[in-house]
This record gives sequence, C-alpha cells and structure tokens, in this order.
Amino acid sequence: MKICIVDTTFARIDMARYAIEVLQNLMPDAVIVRRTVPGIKDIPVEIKTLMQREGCEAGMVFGWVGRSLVDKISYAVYSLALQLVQLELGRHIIDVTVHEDESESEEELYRIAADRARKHAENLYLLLRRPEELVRRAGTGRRQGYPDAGPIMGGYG
Ligand SMILES: Cc1nc2c(=O)[nH]c(=O)nc-2n(C[C@H](O)[C@H](O)[C@H](O)CO)c1C
Repeated sequence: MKICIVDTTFARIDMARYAIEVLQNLMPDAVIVRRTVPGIKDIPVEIKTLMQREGCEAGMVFGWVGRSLVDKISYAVYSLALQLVQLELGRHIIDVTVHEDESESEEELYRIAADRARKHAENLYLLLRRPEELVRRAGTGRRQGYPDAGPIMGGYG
C-alpha cells in the first residue's frame, strides 16, 4: 500500500509531518512518498503524476491559503483542479488546507494546522481500511482543526 503526499513551500507550517506520524502509526505497512512544490496551484499536476508513477492507493495534499482575495481565488481554482484529478484517477486525495485568516494568532494557526493534518490522516485510514467506522460516524458533526460540532439530536422531525 502506497500513499502519496504533496505539500508546499508557501505553507508556514509543516503539516505533512503530523499526518505522516498518524499514517505510520495506523498503517505501518504503508509506504509514504512525499514531494513538495512551491504553492497550491502546483499541487494538482504533482499529485496526479506522482500517484500515476508510484501507483499510490490514495493521496493527501497540504495547502496554505493567504489572506487576500487573490489567494482565495487561487484556492478555488486549485480545489476544482484537485476534484478533477480525483475523478480522473478514481482515487481519494484528502485536501488539508489552512487559511491564514482562520486566526490572528500564530499559536492558534499552528494548533489548527496540526489537528487538521492529524484528523485527516485518520480519515484517510478510515476511508481505506475502516469504511464501516465512517458510516458509524455519519451525521456526528466531526471537525478537523476545531472541536467536533457534534450531532443535532432528533425529536424535531
Ligand atoms: C496568489 C497566490 N496565492 C497562493 C496561496 O494562497 N497559497 C499558495 O500555496 N500559493 C499561492 N500562489 C502561488 C501558486 O500556488 C503557485 O505556486 C505559483 O502560481 C507558481 O505556479 C499564488 C500565486
């Protein structure tokens, strides 16, 4: 089992290292192949060609989006491209992205980034190895980077 990972030099936190720790713990048999590109718009072609060349079962990508409108437009373009790559390959590529304006505090941004990377690595493990556990978690308000929102209990319908 191979997992492909692509991140960027634009990012201000090494998010991939947190995800790799979790993946190695949950899937010690998995081989992890990692590449780094300048920014998010360079990720789609890199993750696609890497997954095709390496035969990865799935991928994870780590992006950092700046505060400006042009940054956010770049993210929208990248996000669509990533969807197309997943559809073309028929493979999951988990998109771990931190938006720099999610917090004014660098400490909080660090916490968000590490939590999101770790939880999405667990999500990838569940997608690949424990799909029934994800079904069990349906509708439970899970979040990455923040505490879970939790489920809205019945009794309203
Ligand atoms: C405007 C902009 N914003 C971001 C960003 O928020 N995050 C990021 O990772 N990269 C950004 N880039 C750079 C592009 O992703 C890419 O690296 C360059 O256009 C070179 O291909 C650009 C050009």
